[in-house]
Amino acid sequence: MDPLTRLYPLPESSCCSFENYNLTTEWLLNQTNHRPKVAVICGSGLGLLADVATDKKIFRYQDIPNFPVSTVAGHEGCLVFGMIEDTPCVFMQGHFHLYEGYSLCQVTFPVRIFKLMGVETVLVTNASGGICPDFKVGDIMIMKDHINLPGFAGQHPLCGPNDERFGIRFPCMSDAYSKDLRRLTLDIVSELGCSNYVREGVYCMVSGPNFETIAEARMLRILGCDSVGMSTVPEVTVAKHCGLRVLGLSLITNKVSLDYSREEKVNHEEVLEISKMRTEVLQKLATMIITRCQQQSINTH
Ligand SMILES: O=P(O)(O)O[C@@H]1C[C@H](O)[C@@H](CO)O1
Ligand SMILES: Nc1nc2[nH]cnc2c(=O)[nH]1
Repeated sequence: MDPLTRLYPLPESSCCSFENYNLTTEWLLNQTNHRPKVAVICGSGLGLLADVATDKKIFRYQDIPNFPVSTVAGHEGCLVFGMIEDTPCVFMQGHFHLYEGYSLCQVTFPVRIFKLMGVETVLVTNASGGICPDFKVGDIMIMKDHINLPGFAGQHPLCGPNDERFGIRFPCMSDAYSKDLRRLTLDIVSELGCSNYVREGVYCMVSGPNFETIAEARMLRILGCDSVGMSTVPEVTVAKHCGLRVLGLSLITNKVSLDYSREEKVNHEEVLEISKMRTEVLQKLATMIITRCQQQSINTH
């Protein structure tokens, strides 16, 4: 047994050995001829982003070896392979969260599968609450950066033995979100005439599942967060670690209360309703980003 395995034994049920990543990758590659270059991770209520793909091949998460299953409303739990114009893509209709009881290795499992399949770019989407006072419900925030709040407390997907086959022990995260892809997105947004509801900002991950108290929301504002959600950061961290290019789009589905006199109460149904309202524009945006980023073959990550 190698010394690292002895120091950090993985639980019997863990999916996170290289052999398991390989097994799932090979299983999927044997079931489909698709060889995706772009992966899209669809957040709460955003699974319809996959609807615009053609030549689809769909797998339910429960049928894929080692894959976790979705337990949250608005996360369909399907992996969809398909084409966006000439670009082979794979869509995750729903992703996984710490609050569901999954380990961060399970939450991020699909990202390493994408890497092994030959994916180069990951587009992550999520629903989040707006903290920046200028943000309105329905705004789309291009993620410029993030704060990994669970990571500060040791809930970090890269804790444990580092597998050099994926990436280095101490990865740089100061450029987690590709500048080129953010610029490209801003260009497309202005072409589509939707600059009035697209922003750039900093996303903060909390573990959930409760929404924030007012004191917590005020603290996040002071920390420099523009929006807050319960996902994405682990996937982005693992994607960046293994050299994938990342773009993050966060849909502001509600305004987070910073004021004790505010009567509105956030709930998950409202989150899903706003996601549905913005589906069409997000589909258009995602399609154009995918097509153009492949055409331009931007090389810097
Ligand atoms: O899965 P995402 O981050 O898109 O969804 C957010 C966080 C919770 O899962 C859910 C709360 O309504 O929305
Ligand atoms: N933590 C958190 N996650 C969200 N997801 C969508 N809205 C919110 C919110 O207000 N807070």
